[in-house]
This record gives sequence, structure tokens and C-alpha cells, in this order.
Amino acid sequence: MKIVVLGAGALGAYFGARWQEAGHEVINLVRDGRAEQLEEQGLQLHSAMGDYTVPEPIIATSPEQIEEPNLVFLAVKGYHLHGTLEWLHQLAQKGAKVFPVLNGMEHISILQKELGEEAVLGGLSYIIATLDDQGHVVHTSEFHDLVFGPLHPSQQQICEELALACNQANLNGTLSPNILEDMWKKYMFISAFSGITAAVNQPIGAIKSYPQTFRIAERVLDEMKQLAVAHKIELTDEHVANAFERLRGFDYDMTSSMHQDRRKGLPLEVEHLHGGALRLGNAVNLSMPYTETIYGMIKPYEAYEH
Ligand SMILES: NC(=O)C1=CN([C@@H]2O[C@H](COP(=O)(O)OP(=O)(O)OC[C@H]3O[C@@H](n4cnc5c(N)ncnc54)[C@H](OP(=O)(O)O)[C@@H]3O)[C@@H](O)[C@H]2O)C=CC1
Ligand SMILES: CC(C)(CO)C(=O)C(=O)O
Repeated sequence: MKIVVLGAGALGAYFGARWQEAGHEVINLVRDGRAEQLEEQGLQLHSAMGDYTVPEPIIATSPEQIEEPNLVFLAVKGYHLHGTLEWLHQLAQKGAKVFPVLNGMEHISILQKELGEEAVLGGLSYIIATLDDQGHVVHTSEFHDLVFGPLHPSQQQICEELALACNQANLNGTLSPNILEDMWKKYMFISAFSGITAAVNQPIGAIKSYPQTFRIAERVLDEMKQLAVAHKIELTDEHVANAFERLRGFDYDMTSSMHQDRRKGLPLEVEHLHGGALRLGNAVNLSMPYTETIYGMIKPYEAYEH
């Protein structure tokens, strides 16, 4: 497959390198700063699932340099989504489908409105990855999962091709028959996990030691389930209980990418995740007091810098 990685940061560079390792043509479509870094430092994965150095990363700084792309792997942060739309339009016009792995849900309707429903697949990722000072990927989890599926019947074939590409690569790829439900499950989970860890500024172990604090995570899970149901996605109390058990099972130091970003003083995706949930709640008259409180607590750190 010919895959364009738009957002060659931790996730984009990681999965792009894995597909390239398996023999696929991967083009990193990047802005000038990242282009310079990739040219100077190259691209390496320091990974719990096997290190890898991309022999010659392919870099583009404009969609005009890219012919006949099959797929765009979209892995920018929520607050950078609008900045990618012009390039996405050009790539979609060249026939590419877009596979977004952003946490959250709001980006899907934005992308569908901009590019048309046929252009946008559903997708999500479970991984813990970050970039080091050289722009190399540090992947610390033993999971490196991609889940994707069609949001429009015309996308079945490209999803099957993608499933094959994933099978050939050192990663776990799953073609889901119900990707919307999977995305909502992850949205529910990540709203609670990133919300509580970023708001309290502690990893999950510290939060679990205070039942009063841990309970807030359960309340957020429940509100997110209600939100999903109000949007016609069949999440249940059992899904909430499973997600809460998953949090309970995490090691002491386990934390969310949003909390890691807060620790590093990087911008936070709170508007895309919790702000987006509140807007979706407003649209169906759903009150979400725990989510609203978490949102208010994280908001001051959204863009702070050291
Ligand atoms: N990291 C993780 O472990 C996980 C992350 N996620 C989700 O995946 C998404 C991506 O996260 P992550 O990989 O950590 O983010 P990173 O910040 O590491 O990478 C995002 C990349 O997007 C690039 N970018 C931003 N705007 C543009 C643009 N207009 N054109 C080209 N490139 C652009 C940035 O490059 P530049 O240098 O130019 O700013 C940056 O390299 C987020 O929604 C996150 O929530 C989900 C699961 C786990
Ligand atoms: C929950 C986790 C670590 C799984 O990928 C994640 O998505 C995040 O922290 O952003």
C-alpha cells in the first residue's frame, strides 16, 4: 500500500515505520521543522516490541509531491486537526481514504463534513509512545494496536487491504465490524483515564489509593456511557464495569498520554476530548457534571509552557 503519514509524531512515525519495515511505501508528510529533524536525525524506533531504524525515511512537505496515495494515516493532536484540512482535501482528491487515530470523536464529523463520508474511515489506537529529543519514537508498552473499520459501505475493500498490510507488519491490526462502538468505548475509557490522571497530576496508582478520587473516574465512565447511548451507540453498564476494572488492573505508574503531556508542559487535548464530550452532551440535553468538573480542572493547563 502507499500510505501517507500526516502527523509523523509518536504514533504516526511508529506505525509508519512498522508498515515500511513490512515493505509498504510510507511517506511522512511533515511541516518544515519535523522535515529538518527527520533529515538530520533519521527515524528510529526504540520499542518494547523490537527496535527498528528506518533505512531512508521518505519525506514530503506538500501533497503535490505525492502521487496516487491509497491511505492517509492521520495522527495529529486534536488541536492540530484544522491545520491539516487543506492537505487532506488535496490527498482525498487524489483518491486517498483517511484513517484517523486521534483520541476522541469530534474529529470524525469534522472530517466527514470537509471530505465527504466516503473518504473517512473509523479508527483508534492503543499504544504508549512518545518522541525523544532527537525525534525518535520511544514505545514503552507491549501493546501496539490499531483498530479500524468502514464508516461507509464503499470502504470495505480498503479496510481489507489495510488489514493485510497490518498482518504483514510488527503490530496488531484489527478490522472491526463495529468501529463506531469501538471508538465510543475508547472515548469513554480515555475521557476517564486521561481526565483523572491529568486533573490530579498523578499516575493511576496514586488515584486508586484514594477511593473518593478513583470514584470520580467511574462517574466519568458512566456519563460517557450515557452520552454514547444518547447518540445511539449501545454501551452498557457492563462496558462501564469492564473499563473500571481495566483501570483497577493498571500498574501503579501507568498514566495517560494527556498526563504525560501535562508533566512535560505540552499543550493538552482537553478541548477535543472533554470539551467535545460536553458539546455532544449539550446537543442531546445531557448533564455531565463530573466531566464538566474534570474539564474545568484541566483547562488551565491546556496550553501552558515552562
Ligand atoms: N502517544 C500515545 O501514546 C497515544 C496517542 N494517541 C492519540 O494519537 C494522536 C496523536 O498523538 P501523538 O502521536 O502522541 O502526538 P505527537 O504530538 O507526538 O505527534 C503529532 C504530530 O503531528 C504533527 N503535525 C501537527 N500538525 C501538522 C500539520 N498541519 N501537518 C503535518 N504534521 C502536523 C506534529 O508535527 P510538528 O513537529 O510539525 O508539530 C507532530 O509530529 C492524539 O490524538 C493522541 O491522543 C492515542 C493513543 C496513544
Ligand atoms: C490509554 C492509552 C494509553 C492507550 O493507548 C491512550 O490512548 C492514551 O493515554 O492516550
